[in-house]
Amino acid sequence: MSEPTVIVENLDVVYQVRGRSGPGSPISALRRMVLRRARPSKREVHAVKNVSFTAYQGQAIGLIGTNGSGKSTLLRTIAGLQPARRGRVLTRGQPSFLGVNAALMRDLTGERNVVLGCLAMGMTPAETRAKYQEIVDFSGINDKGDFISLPMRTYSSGMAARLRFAIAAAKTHDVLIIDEALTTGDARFQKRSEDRVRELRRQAGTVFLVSHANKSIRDTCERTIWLESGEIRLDGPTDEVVDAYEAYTRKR
Ligand SMILES: Nc1ncnc2c1ncn2[C@@H]1O[C@H](COP(=O)(O)OP(=O)(O)OP(=O)(O)O)[C@@H](O)[C@H]1O
Repeated sequence: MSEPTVIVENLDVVYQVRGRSGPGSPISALRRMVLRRARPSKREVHAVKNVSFTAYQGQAIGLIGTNGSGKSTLLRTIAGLQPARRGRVLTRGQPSFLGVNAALMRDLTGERNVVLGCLAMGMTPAETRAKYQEIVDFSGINDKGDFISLPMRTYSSGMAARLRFAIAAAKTHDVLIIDEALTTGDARFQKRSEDRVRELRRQAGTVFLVSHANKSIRDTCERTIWLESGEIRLDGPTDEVVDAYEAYTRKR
């Protein structure tokens, strides 16, 4: 068995939502009138409930579940961007969250963003120069003209997502977290990014992929975790888990 890269133990993540929401039930309104209490102004959303699993070197793990099931929250907590109420997350190295670590600046050109993105990921200026052309080619941004020298605000959302993925994928990560990025490009870009995910895994990294496109998950990941209402429903080989999830979503 290869080495663990991420260990999640009994994780609970709870959001505090401030402000009143909705009228509430007539019974609770009556109870408040009798007890002379104000409507509670703080609510809690229990987004991740008692989640435990271990990820290993070289695995690509898909994360699926219906809207609001806690996928993004779980990955943000693994990346250290969201505190946990209970439990813990151990990771080898600092996980990279695609789309946050590579936050791009709209008023700068694609070219400047590539350079800044590489430096922000900890690459040296020499490594950045060496990788520059590969990143631009991978992104396909220049396929239809010299777009890389234009400000990012002139890019379509698909182009921006492709550049983000190309920058993030230029580095070898211990743990790379990808939220939907693979599903934004056209078919050719999707194929390239799937190949790159496979390569990252060969270099002993672990890749997490959140997607609503079950095909992307099937094509890229050999293991899948299905979250529902913040809890793990199933964790196992992708085909088994995605088949069960598809049967569940068909019935709903
Ligand atoms: N910043 C926040 N403040 C309060 N509640 C939040 C916040 N972010 C998410 N939630 C709630 O936490 C729960 C899980 O949300 P999350 O975004 O993790 O789900 P998801 O599975 O990634 O959803 P989707 O597939 O729609 O992207 C939902 O009930 C959502 O409303």
